[in-house]
Amino acid sequence: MTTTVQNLIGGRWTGDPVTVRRNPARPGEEVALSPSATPADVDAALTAAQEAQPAWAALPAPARGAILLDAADLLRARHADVAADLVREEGKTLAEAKGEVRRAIDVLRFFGSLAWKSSGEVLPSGLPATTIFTRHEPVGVAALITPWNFPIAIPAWKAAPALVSGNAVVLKPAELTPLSATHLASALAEAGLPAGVLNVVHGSGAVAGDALARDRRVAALSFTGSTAVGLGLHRTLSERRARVQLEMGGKNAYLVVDDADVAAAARIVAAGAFGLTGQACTATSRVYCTPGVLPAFVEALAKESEAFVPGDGLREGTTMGPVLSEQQLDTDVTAIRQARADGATVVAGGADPDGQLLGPTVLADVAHESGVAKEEIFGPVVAVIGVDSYEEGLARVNDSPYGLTAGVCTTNLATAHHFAAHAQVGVVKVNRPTTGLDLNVPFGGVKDSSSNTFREQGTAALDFYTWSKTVYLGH
Ligand SMILES: NC(=O)c1ccc[n+]([C@@H]2O[C@H](COP(=O)([O-])OP(=O)(O)OC[C@H]3O[C@@H](n4cnc5c(N)ncnc54)[C@H](O)[C@@H]3O)[C@@H](O)[C@H]2O)c1
Repeated sequence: MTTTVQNLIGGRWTGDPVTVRRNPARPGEEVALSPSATPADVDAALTAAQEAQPAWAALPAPARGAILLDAADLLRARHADVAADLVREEGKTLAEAKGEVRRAIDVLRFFGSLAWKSSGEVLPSGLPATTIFTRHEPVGVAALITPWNFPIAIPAWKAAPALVSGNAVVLKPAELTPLSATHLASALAEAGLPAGVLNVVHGSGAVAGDALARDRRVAALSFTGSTAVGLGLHRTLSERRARVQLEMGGKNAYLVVDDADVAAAARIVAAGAFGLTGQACTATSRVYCTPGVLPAFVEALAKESEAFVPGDGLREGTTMGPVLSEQQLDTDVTAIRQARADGATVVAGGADPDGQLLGPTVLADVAHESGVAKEEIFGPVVAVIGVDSYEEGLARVNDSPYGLTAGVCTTNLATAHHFAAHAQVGVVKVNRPTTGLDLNVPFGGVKDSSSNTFREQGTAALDFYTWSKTVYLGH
């Protein structure tokens, strides 16, 4: 069944559906037809957003929050259908898709409830008979540009804090996954979000995304996607001193040291590397092992990889979905072939896909300088590399232009604290997979993984969508 989706502009669903999205597990099956927004569509969406924003901001915050809570209830009632659509357009397993939709629901609930919490602070003044307080005011119109790999959770975790803070939003979802974002927008519209407060434009990054980024009415732009695109957006937005938040690529490392529980380490690394088909910005893609655990860890990881059975995400027994696209598959296969040519040993999987299904791949004896040890792949491929000591391992973890997540497997609390203090990343995991984030805590990276400014998620997310104003109140 093909679902037709449209742009949402000023409360109206518009646009001729011209772009076909096919199921990555069944390439013959059409899943969605979506429009290709033009700069004129983007202009109309921004006009609608700008007109709707003052009245939205004037609503009491709890009234704004109530709409998010009602949208969460609507999505909850549609949970199974939304998750199945997500599998069909993006490919992850049904269990993973259900988890992602659940996350979108919980994010709406978290920010909807937060509307009851006062923002700002009351502070003492150096002047007599004076009180100082701060107000957090909406920035105005926020643009959100999102990737395909979490097609409902990422739009939700950007839109919810923007909306609850009193901003109007224009969302441009990834062109490969228009359906999941449409489910989110429909739930918010049906929950009573006034026309124009949330607008959605489908289409290419080069046309619709670029038009959004260049428009001076956009006061803040939040982007998740590749480093190359993010850095270009940074230049465009910074030139006019607009706010920009970037969450970009990663080359997330794990360090397994001699005192680690090897069986647990293999489970943790396999979950982080092969869960979500390795198509997560936080996926584990390189593992450094000290000499006492290296051979046992490689063997245990190869064994753990057998639990990941590639297949159609809607089919029972599938524990790993297909690779998203032929282009992504080509990147994965090329990386594996290159690693082999550089001398790596394939201990599980390999570059032998069946359609868009690629087995979980473990590469051992990987050289530090090999591309597979340095470049982001975004597939179910992990490189295991020997190091002489914890100190060398930590240095290797940090020797990367990326800095999103990193983990250490250890039973020594001092090692855990040392790693937490010295890993140059935004998120550290100790004895937990690099993937998997709680929604109530800040998320973001350092170095080329992030804009290194505002964090997403948790209450920290509100900072990006608000200005702080300081008021001196003489009695
Ligand atoms: N750090 C994180 O939180 C995080 C999360 C998920 C994905 N990612 C990263 O995303 C990448 C994969 O996602 P992708 O392939 O969708 O990334 P991408 O950069 O190709 O696309 C992301 C979004 O940007 C848009 N876009 C592309 N070119 C644009 C332009 N010139 N101007 C404006 N918008 C433009 C796309 O249409 C899409 O909506 C990986 O590199 C991954 O690491 C990061």
